[in-house]
Amino acid sequence: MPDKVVYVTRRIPKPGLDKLAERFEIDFWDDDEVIPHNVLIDKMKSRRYDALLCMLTDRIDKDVLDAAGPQLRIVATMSVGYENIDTAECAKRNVMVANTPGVSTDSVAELTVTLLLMTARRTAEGVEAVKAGTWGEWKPMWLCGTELTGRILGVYGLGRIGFGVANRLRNFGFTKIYYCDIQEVSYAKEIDAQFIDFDGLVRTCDFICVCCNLTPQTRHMFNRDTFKKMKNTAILINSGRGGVIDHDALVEALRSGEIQAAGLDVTEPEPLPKNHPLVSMYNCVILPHMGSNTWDSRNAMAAIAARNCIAAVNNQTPEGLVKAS
Ligand SMILES: O=C(O)C(=O)CO
Repeated sequence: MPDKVVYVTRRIPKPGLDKLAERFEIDFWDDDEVIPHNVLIDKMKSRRYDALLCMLTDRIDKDVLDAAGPQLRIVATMSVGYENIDTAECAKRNVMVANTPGVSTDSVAELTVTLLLMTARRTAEGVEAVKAGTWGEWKPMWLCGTELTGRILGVYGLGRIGFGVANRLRNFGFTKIYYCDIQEVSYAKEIDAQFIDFDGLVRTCDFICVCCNLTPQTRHMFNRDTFKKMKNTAILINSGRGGVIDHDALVEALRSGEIQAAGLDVTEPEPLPKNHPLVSMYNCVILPHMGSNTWDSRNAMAAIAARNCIAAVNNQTPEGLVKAS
């Protein structure tokens, strides 16, 4: 009989549950929807859990941690992003924080490329026209988009995913790839990507893919000032986090033609309300945060999150350990 107890805040793929069962008695929120914050707090008070396996939608703050008490060893999120977790409060209590790096790189990179192509070639409008019966005779100037060939690609955040995106897009005929990050990275050489500062990135690039985390430094990096600097023909793609872009400024930039189009797989808030101005704009393609939605990724994410929990209660270093900031 396992002597450790884990709380899982959602139904998760079987590889995760099977792994957890090797070491834990499992309690979980038996639902596909988010556990309400107050219910999570009550759950945490109801038993002394050794591990908490959460989702990116769960706010793990002081109240949750206070409720969990001193037995809690780890908060393991089934996501790469961990801005939902108060890492400083965790550090104060010696609670480890872990994420799921590496296992969703391909799925998110593939989706980012999909979104870029969809946005550049206006495919969502095309599909909509077929469904709505507004597809008429062939017209020389209908739904004309932008080719990638001969253009300049920019990547904001050249981590695993940014690298995966640029690497895939290398074969699409871009003349140059620039990236902007906290510092230069050696592996950029593998894809012939050149470091540039943020100002240079936004002024120079025709396509910009946002692939960074949301941190106080990256929050609203794309704002009114940024859009003024960008080319009128620029296309902005975001598969990082919605909060990197000021959405009110994006609405204005897309309306005024300051930039040409945007493709978003992440928004602020999520879900974006149906009546949000961006939803009805022809030059904004929005996907419902589905970058890692492949069984390959989700099974692997659940399994690594489970392994992180096991490592923590075994006094080992979880593979996805997040350094306290
Ligand atoms: O893993 C993450 O951080 C996600 O956004 C899920 O796709």
